[in-house]
Amino acid sequence: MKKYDDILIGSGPAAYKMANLLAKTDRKVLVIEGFEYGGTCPNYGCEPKIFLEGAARTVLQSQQLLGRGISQPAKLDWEALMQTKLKRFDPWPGETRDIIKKSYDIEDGYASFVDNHTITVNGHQYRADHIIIATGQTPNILDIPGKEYLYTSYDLLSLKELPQRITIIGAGFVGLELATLVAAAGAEVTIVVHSDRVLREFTKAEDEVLVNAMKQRGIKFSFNTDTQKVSQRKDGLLVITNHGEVQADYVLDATGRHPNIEKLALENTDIEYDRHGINVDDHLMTTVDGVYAIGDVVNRKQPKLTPVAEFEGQYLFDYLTGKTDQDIVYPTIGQAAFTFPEVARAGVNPDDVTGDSQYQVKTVSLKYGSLYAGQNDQISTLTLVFKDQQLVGASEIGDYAADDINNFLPIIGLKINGDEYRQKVMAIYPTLGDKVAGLLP
Ligand SMILES: Cc1cc2nc3c(=O)[nH]c(=O)nc-3n(C[C@H](O)[C@H](O)[C@H](O)COP(=O)(O)OP(=O)(O)OC[C@H]3O[C@@H](n4cnc5c(N)ncnc54)[C@H](O)[C@@H]3O)c2cc1C
Ligand SMILES: NC(=O)c1ccc[n+]([C@@H]2O[C@H](COP(=O)([O-])OP(=O)(O)OC[C@H]3O[C@@H](n4cnc5c(N)ncnc54)[C@H](O)[C@@H]3O)[C@@H](O)[C@H]2O)c1
Repeated sequence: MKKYDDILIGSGPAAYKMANLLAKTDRKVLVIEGFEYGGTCPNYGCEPKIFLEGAARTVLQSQQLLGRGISQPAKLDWEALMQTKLKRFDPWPGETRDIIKKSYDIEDGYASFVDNHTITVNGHQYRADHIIIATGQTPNILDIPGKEYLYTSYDLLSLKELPQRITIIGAGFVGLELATLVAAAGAEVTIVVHSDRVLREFTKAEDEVLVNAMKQRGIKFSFNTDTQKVSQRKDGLLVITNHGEVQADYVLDATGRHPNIEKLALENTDIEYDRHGINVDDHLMTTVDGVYAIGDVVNRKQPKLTPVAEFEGQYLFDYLTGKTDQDIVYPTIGQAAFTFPEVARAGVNPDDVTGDSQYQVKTVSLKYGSLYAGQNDQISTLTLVFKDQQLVGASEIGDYAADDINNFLPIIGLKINGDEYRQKVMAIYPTLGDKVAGLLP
């Protein structure tokens, strides 16, 4: 049996970050990947999503300016856009594999545990001082009759022809971002939501504004609706719910993601886990000595995002190479849904402190500024949360909410007060950054 210093299971952002850092050491490393090297984010997640969103945003902004200097709004050619996307992204897994292979041994296949400290893949068995599980998450598929007709974000992000009628089940990040995209390209979109609201990570008021904006563009929502069955008809698919039927040519299951643990055969080990992921301590070690977990597969309260996965990769490298013996402490994490308008936030959620006199909440409409008026952005609204004069939370709905909220992250994370900020920072004018100084007490 071959022995390594470190075995990385998975090659997504969490493992890739660690692999890059380990490449600067003389440790013997094995990387095991069962699917596309690079994992979700670059191949079938954030990166292709934001690439496609570029064209969608141009279309939506030009529509927003119709009659205000724009006479002919842009039109999205899905097939042409997808060709450019495939040309850019198709080589990535192969290129990532080549990069990893330059420094390490690799195995193309799904790893599973034989016992607490032994891994098997492709009939080979391996042991290591440290085994790092970085297997991420995978989309849920509803267990309903007709589930064979359900597609996932993986499929949609490579769809060569745009179906005319698309039904999306679920209104979280994936459901709303992909609805924005395909609707901008001209598809008729219906979103079936099993609860009474969307997203939930943001404020209720922001969620409502987003839903109204999407409805105004013709996207239909069916709230408090359970999908019971999908069946095939001569003229397409029929999505059967407890509140009637929806005709569709394509049905996207966007009902969430679950940790990739089935293939790991954790039942052969003492590693504890549940449906949210693998349990780890404050050093990211599982319940088995020497076995660690990082990235989306971890059971934790922080959101499952690429920067969080990379942060854990960096922390574990520092911990295992003796650079730190401290517990992991997560920074202030920014989060956004790349819908149109965008919603973004960091720190304390204003909804969580409603009525709590320790906090002061300030809401500012941004539409009067020339920057936003120039886009005919009637929606942009910023909400700031203060405690003892210190900014502790920021959230925004608007065309550029994600970038706008990035302005507030250092102020919240580094606990900078208004005077310190104004003394040390002069932002570019006219941008939201320039408004920050005036918004801080
Ligand atoms: C559509 C979509 C859009 C997203 N957009 C954003 C965004 O805008 N911003 C953001 O921050 N995050 C976004 N995310 C989330 C982001 O992609 C993940 O947080 C990130 O990829 C997690 O990295 P990871 O390394 O933990 O897991 P992954 O990237 O999922 O990588 C895990 C890898 O492990 C492999 N694997 C699984 N089981 C095994 C096994 N047994 N043996 C070997 N290999 C195995 C998988 O094949 C995969 O390649 C998005 C996700 C999706 C689906
Ligand atoms: N912009 C971003 O940063 C971004 C984008 C996409 C994904 N992500 C990451 O991926 C994670 C997963 O995103 P997601 O959209 O897949 O999940 P999600 O948890 O955000 O949304 C799932 C949706 O499905 C619904 N749902 C759950 N079970 C259902 C059922 N049985 N029937 C009908 N509806 C059901 C939920 O109510 C929710 O609306 C996110 O939490 C985030 O961490 C991030």
